[in-house]
Amino acid sequence: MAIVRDLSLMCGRIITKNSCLDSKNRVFGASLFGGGSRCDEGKFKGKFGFGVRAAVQVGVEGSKGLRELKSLNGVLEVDVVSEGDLREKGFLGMRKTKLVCTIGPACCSLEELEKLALGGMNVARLNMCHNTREWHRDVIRKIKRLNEAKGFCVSVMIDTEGTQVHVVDHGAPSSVKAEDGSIWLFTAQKFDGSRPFTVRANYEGFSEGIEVGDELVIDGGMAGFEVIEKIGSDLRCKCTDPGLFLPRAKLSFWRDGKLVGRNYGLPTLSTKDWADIEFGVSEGVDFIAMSFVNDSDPVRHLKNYLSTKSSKSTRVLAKIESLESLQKLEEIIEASDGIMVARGDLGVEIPLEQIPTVQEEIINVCRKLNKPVIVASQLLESMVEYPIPTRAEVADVSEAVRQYADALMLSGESAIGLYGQKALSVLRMSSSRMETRGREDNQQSLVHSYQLGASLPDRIAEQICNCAAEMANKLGVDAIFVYTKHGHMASLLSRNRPNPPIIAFTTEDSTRMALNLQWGVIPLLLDLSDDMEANISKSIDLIKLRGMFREGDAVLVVSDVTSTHATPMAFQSIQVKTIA
Ligand SMILES: Nc1ncnc2c1ncn2[C@@H]1O[C@H](COP(=O)(O)OP(=O)(O)OP(=O)(O)O)[C@@H](O)[C@H]1O
Ligand SMILES: CC(=O)C(=O)O
Ligand SMILES: [K+]
Ligand SMILES: [Mg+2]
Repeated sequence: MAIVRDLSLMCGRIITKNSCLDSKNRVFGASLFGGGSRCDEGKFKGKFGFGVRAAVQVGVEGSKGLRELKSLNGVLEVDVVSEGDLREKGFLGMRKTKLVCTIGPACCSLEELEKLALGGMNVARLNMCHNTREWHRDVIRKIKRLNEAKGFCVSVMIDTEGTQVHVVDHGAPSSVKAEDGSIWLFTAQKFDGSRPFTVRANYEGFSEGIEVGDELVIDGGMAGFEVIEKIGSDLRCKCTDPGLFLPRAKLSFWRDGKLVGRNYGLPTLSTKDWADIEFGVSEGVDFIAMSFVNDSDPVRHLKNYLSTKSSKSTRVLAKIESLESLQKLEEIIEASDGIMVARGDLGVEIPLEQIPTVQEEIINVCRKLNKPVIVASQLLESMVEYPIPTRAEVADVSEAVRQYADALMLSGESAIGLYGQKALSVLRMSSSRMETRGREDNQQSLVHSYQLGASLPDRIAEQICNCAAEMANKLGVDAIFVYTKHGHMASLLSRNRPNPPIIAFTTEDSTRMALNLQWGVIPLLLDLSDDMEANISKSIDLIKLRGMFREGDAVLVVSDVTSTHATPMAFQSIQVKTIA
């Protein structure tokens, strides 16, 4: 048993006295101190025009009368999957890594979507490369209906087609084999019927800057050709590396071991992409993932456009899938609301052996800059056809979890595969297993050393969250509660990857849906007021009323709220409450 005394924290004296910790370092009893002696109020007032209050409290939550609970004028929206998880496994057993499923013909019925939601899908991804807008609209509406009628909380992401050069026709509905030494014509001209050994590309400028002798690579190495003649904009090529053309196979050109002629000056967002974005906004999607982002300009452009367009904040994710994007990684991450490591196309542009380290680097920069990151493509590729994954695939999933990615994504496994739900359960089990291991080792590498915030309030929020995460681990509390309008405090806590789950209470539906992508955050909807103490007791009472606490659960409560009273005032606190 240990006695906690006179800890000190940032801009405040800690008012904890003689609290007792049990052998697991959990607070089980504490001396009470009501509102407490808040400290340093007004310290920064003159200089920054607002007041800062900070406090750390430890207290025991007594039980309230039922009548009092019923009079709480708040409705707490908890999604059925998190609630089920919590009841079954307790706070600490809740899964931290978020799961994204690509929706395709194999899983677009209401029944299949419901099974994926029950299986832990946090975000549904719609790839605008495929299918019609009517099809996508139907899926989005089904998901929203499920959320409303059955209490799920599944966010929706659209993924733009982007401008990339690929095959639109290779003369067969599925794959075509290219034999060694065979001669093929690559053209952008439309032709009727199918012509043997003729491949149509989707962009007429596909051969600009390409010279005789250049190498044409299909899908990053599925097949290879040498350009032997240029006829206008058409290319005659000889197969030097036999292999397969899949539908929509990607074309890339290489000279002296280097990629040439990528993107051809095409804009990141095509006219079709803008129409898809317009569609997504009108359907109220939560995320737009931008394909083939090469620098931060298109991200900023889209974000500016969205801010004028709708009050609801749609988050913009940049997909890292080109060589250029790696060269401008930090500026792209900084400009966007999150990142997808799109390993499919990335693997076409960089040697495959570089993918694991590049993935780790992207995840680390995202954590440093506090942006959620999804690891995507081929995680369980063999499950498109088979009911169990390869050992190597499970190792790949576990590695992404060990690297602390916020989310993992299924592509063909759920969109067209026979075993989408099984694939989802493999992601669920593998990530839970690795997270438990991470907790046991307490191997959290702290990101404290990198300071994000520039203004004083931002720096205070950041430090509060860093300290709170460290305290939560050291005290062994069961959950962290945070009250957040735009999700910033919740994400600052998540950035630290603390052991307990972060239960984020927010009044904003868009914040709730955005937080679905963040590691370890369980976003709940709740009416919040300016009175922080009232918010805290209301949330605790409502969780208790729902029977979601176990006796003796200890919760670390973090708040950072700017009141809208006549004198704007920021109030920050970290409190520990033990549930009686
Ligand atoms: N809405 C859909 N309709 C039909 N098929 C789909 C749909 N969505 C996905 N698929 C199929 O699932 C496979 C994998 O899907 P996914 O969207 O992840 O492709 P991708 O090529 O990795 O993504 P991107 O085009 O963004 O690089 C696709 O090749 C496609 O055959
Ligand atoms: C997901 C995606 O776009 C890719 O892996 O290329
Ligand atoms: K796409
Ligand atoms: Mg891609």
